[in-house]
Amino acid sequence: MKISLINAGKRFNRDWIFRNFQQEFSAGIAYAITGPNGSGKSTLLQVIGGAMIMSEGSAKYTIGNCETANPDESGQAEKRESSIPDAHNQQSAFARASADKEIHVDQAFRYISIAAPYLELIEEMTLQEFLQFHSQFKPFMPGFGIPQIIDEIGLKTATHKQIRFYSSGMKQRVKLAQAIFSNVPCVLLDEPCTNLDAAGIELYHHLVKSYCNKRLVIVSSNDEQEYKFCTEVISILDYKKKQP
Ligand SMILES: Nc1ncnc2c1ncn2[C@@H]1O[C@H](COP(=O)(O)OP(=O)(O)OP(=O)(O)O)[C@@H](O)[C@H]1O
Repeated sequence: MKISLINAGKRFNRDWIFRNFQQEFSAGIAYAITGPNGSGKSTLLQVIGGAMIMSEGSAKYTIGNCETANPDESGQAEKRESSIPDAHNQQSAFARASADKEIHVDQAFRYISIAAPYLELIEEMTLQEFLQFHSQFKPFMPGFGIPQIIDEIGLKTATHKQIRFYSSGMKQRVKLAQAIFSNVPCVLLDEPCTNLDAAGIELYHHLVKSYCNKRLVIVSSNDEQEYKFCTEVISILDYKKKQP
């Protein structure tokens, strides 16, 4: 997947949050968007993901042949290739892809998953119910069943507990799982280590390393330990001073 932003700008009322943002984001590369509190990292991430309309400029989304996240068309071929959980197999589906089909911004959400502090979980549901519900809209990567995902994030004993009784760190693990295990070529992570303890941070790095290295990953953060694996670091401050 490739996402290109061309002269993108966002303002709230009369305040420009960023302007003239120009960047191509490509599959297989992890990017970090950095900047101090209130500088606009979350806003930019939402604009990149097509979840927030930009005030000026444009975005282009292209996906490859093998990249799909539509429940109607996703995963069937890949499921036939492998019925067992195999991280390498998951990655290879993304690796084979070549960007060749443009998708409309309205459809971008099908190909993008996001974990962010402002996105709420459905607290009335148990973890099992929540992941089941989520998978109806965004299927998980081929070969990954709900029990295995729960096991991976260390929440097996809380499978049937309502999410409203989870600690903040447990909820953050669920948010990460929801984003990372979704069968999409692009993963957006906003402050991914929020509320995580040392073991949770280690889990986060394990999940990114195991399941994201052929995907397009964008981390919004001002904490270096959250984005130390990112090879491209973009400071949003560079797009605050630029005026057309
Ligand atoms: N819906 C909105 N309406 C008006 N202003 C907003 C809105 N959303 C965000 N802002 C403002 O935009 C600016 C950027 O906010 P944003 O949350 O993107 O920053 P951030 O860099 O992610 O901050 P943090 O590091 O604290 O999470 C802030 O001044 C914020 O008050």
